[in-house]
Amino acid sequence: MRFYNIFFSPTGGTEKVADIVAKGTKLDAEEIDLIKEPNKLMKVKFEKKDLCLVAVPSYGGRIPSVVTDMFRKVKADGTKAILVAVFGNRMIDDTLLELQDVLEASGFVCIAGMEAVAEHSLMHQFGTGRPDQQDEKELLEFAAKIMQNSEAQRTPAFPGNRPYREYGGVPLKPVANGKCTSCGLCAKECPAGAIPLDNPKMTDKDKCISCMHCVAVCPKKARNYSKLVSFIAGLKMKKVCSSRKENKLYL
Ligand SMILES: Cc1cc2nc3c(=O)[nH]c(=O)nc-3n(C[C@H](O)[C@H](O)[C@H](O)COP(=O)(O)O)c2cc1C
Repeated sequence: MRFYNIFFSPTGGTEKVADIVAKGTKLDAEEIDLIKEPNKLMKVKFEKKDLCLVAVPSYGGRIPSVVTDMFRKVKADGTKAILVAVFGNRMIDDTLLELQDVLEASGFVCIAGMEAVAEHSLMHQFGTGRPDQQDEKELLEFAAKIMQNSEAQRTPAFPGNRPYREYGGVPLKPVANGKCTSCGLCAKECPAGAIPLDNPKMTDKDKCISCMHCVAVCPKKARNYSKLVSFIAGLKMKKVCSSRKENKLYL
């Protein structure tokens, strides 16, 4: 039996949550980082006896579109999956339900899921510093409970609605500033292919999913987005995002 920790984590919050949950299973995990090694997922032969942790951030209450595209190319054989939707202290809306649908279409059986808070990757004033110690304790407990129940084949009722919430993206698209040396790291790692390798100073705003991976990886801090737009969006969201949201387990 193999255990895979599969995560899509442009700015590191989802990876932090996935690592805690993986630790809580007490299994040896093989990591599949969907950004650093986008082709690894397709090369793995997922077998019935295997277990996968699949962790994604919630974007507008949905899963990032590029994750759907990646799983479309996967063929699992009744492989069990634990679903993790990570969110920036607003809410996950249909994220878990959509992830369930995408994984089932690829042959996985979803045996458990959770929603977990991490710092908001666009508006860092929300969910600041999370997952924190309290989150870690809860997530480890969630993982232990899932493992006690890991022989189950039943899919829990995840929150959300079909058709899913409409998501048209956000108007925050990072661009290069004068410090850009065209090293090309952002272009190489952009999960949406929105930065041309031969001209990393450009951003294709139609392709960009605002994941902020380019901002996070740039060694020169040469990519940023409009702080004014972010500030205004933050004011609008303050009411719904300020109080501490809980992590939740679905078994
Ligand atoms: C484009 C975009 C849309 C987002 N939409 C939501 C949302 O609807 N609800 C929410 O609570 N957080 C939302 N967030 C915050 C992320 O879900 C959260 O910060 C997550 O931890 C980011 O994962 P990462 O650190 O692995 O990149 C959004 C973030 C981005 C970049």
